[in-house]
Amino acid sequence: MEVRSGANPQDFKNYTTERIREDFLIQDLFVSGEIKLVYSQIDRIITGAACPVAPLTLEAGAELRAAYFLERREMGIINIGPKGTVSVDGQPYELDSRDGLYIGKGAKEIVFTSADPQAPAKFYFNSAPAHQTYPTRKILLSETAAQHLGSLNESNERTIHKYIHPDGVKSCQLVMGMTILEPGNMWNTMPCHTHDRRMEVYLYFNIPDDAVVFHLMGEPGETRHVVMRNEQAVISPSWSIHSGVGTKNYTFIWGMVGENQVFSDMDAVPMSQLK
Ligand SMILES: O=C[C@H](O)[C@@H](O)CC(=O)C(=O)O
Ligand SMILES: [Zn+2]
Repeated sequence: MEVRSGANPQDFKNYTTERIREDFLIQDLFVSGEIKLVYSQIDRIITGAACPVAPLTLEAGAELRAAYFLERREMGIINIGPKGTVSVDGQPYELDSRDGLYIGKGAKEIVFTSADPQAPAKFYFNSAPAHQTYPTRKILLSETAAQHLGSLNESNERTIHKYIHPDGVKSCQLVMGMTILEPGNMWNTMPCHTHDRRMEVYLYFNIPDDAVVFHLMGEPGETRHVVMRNEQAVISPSWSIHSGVGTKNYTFIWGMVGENQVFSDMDAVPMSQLK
């Protein structure tokens, strides 16, 4: 798997577009017939995807020095493609498009399959170190905690669906969900925020081929943008804002890792502070 190191905001000020993309942007996640994994040393989150044509088994890889992937980890999965199944130690969980799955520490064998190999499922996942086991649970989109935010007037009317969080399906540190923008709304997370106690990864999808999302990152007074295309992810350190505006409608999955799981543990950035 690819390993990426952390980042210091003082250094980040001097990064070129190329360096920002190398360090934070995750491209080519969904490749038919493959599992892709990117290990970030920022809170040791692993961002990955599985696109099975034939069944794919998740391996720990040399980087984890573990007998199996979830020996000391937990993970959350959301399927953004056609129907597929994730088998956890032989127990099958069928995931329709937008269904999620939490898998607790200690599950040994994780196998991904697609219902129709001609139309592979697209399993997106985040994994974090874990020191306790929480029960493995399937999460239907309809069962997520939904929070409606924003307005058409501010171009940010959207619904935040919390899949894995302290008031729902529980985990050691991973918090994960999906935000769906209403048609005609282009902004997510603006006004924006930071959260010193956790980092975040965004996966942008449902972006038409001729559209892009300008993802914003950096300290509030030192922002940069990352031009994102469909099904790409971006790593956001805890000192960074994370926000975006699309040239067309899109959806995104967010995953957070760190020591405070409370969603409202965030520092709102006044619009006047942004530079
Ligand atoms: O800390 C919370 C995360 O940044 C996201 O949940 C924000 C989000 O989905 C949104 O505002 O649209
Ligand atoms: Zn956030």
